[in-house]
Amino acid sequence: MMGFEFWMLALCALLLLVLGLLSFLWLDSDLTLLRAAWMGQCPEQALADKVVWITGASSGIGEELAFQLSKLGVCLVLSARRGQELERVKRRCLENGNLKEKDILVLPLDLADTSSHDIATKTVLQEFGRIDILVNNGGVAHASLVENTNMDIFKVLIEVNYLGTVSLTKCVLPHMMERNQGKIVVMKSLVGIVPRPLCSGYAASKLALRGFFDVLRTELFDYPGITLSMICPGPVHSNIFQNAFTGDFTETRLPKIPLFKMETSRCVQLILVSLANDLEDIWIANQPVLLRAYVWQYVPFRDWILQGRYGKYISKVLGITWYR
Ligand SMILES: NC(=O)c1ccc[n+]([C@@H]2O[C@H](COP(=O)([O-])OP(=O)(O)OC[C@H]3O[C@@H](n4cnc5c(N)ncnc54)[C@H](O)[C@@H]3O)[C@@H](O)[C@H]2O)c1
Repeated sequence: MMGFEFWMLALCALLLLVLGLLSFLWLDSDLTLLRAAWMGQCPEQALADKVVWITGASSGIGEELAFQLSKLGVCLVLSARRGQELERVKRRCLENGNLKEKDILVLPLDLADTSSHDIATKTVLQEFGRIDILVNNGGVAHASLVENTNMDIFKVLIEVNYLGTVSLTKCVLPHMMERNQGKIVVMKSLVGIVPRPLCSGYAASKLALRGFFDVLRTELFDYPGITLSMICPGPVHSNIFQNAFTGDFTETRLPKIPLFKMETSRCVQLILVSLANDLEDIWIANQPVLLRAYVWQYVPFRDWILQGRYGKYISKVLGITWYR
């Protein structure tokens, strides 16, 4: 009888484990974010009336962020290099959102031109009197093997993705410290956590952001009203792959790697939940990219496992290893 009970218990435990694993395969974000989406503050309440400055607002995730935020009654500052594209995004926000003309400021800005960031910050403060949320979203990528990548590409990636973000944050930070209030959002990437071929310079620029903002968080200990949110998306539908640099700024070959891209609107919904709930570090990705990130982060001896016979097959399916 004891034997029967034991086996029934074991079977139930196994079933629960399998169910747990199967339900994990449905997840498209980390568990903290899912919990916040389920039980936390909703963006409509937490973000209404905020002044939100978005860089890289002319396409992709930044554009969708502006669009979804415009429905929440925030004031928007839209920045990127192309003024015309920003005007288009502004019109889209006005047509479908709850905002008026005066609620949206189009502010062209080049992240690589750090000398312009101070004056841009003053312009925003003159217009709205405050900056509640800075979304450091603007960025560029490349798609080329290290051996084929010109040093100038590595420099541009660091200048735009890393130094541009650091510079703008440094300009906005004193204002937030004065009020002991504000949110700084940084768009990192899962590529900065799980290595993927063809994006060495991009991954390095995102990892540099991680180091910088992790330290900044410790320095803001006396300013509990200022929060930092690190967003790590996996592949998302946007123009980033079309705009990606190639090794020498000329080739146009795109990588043939399965990407399992997420819809931009879903990614932005999750980003808004993380903003509403002040989540510090979140992962957003479709499967199997999310699973791959968990394996990479938490499974010991992962290199050894993934380089075994079956590991090679799995890593090929998951796009971890580059096969020429
Ligand atoms: N799409 C993805 O798969 C993905 C995954 C992880 C992280 N990200 C990150 O999300 C952010 C947004 O990218 P996206 O996917 O929407 O791509 P995207 O190419 O559609 O948008 C990038 C935005 O950054 C702007 N930008 C580029 N260089 C700039 C510069 N020098 N100065 C100012 N603005 C500049 C572009 O004009 C555009 O508005 C980036 O930081 C990117 O690294 C994207």
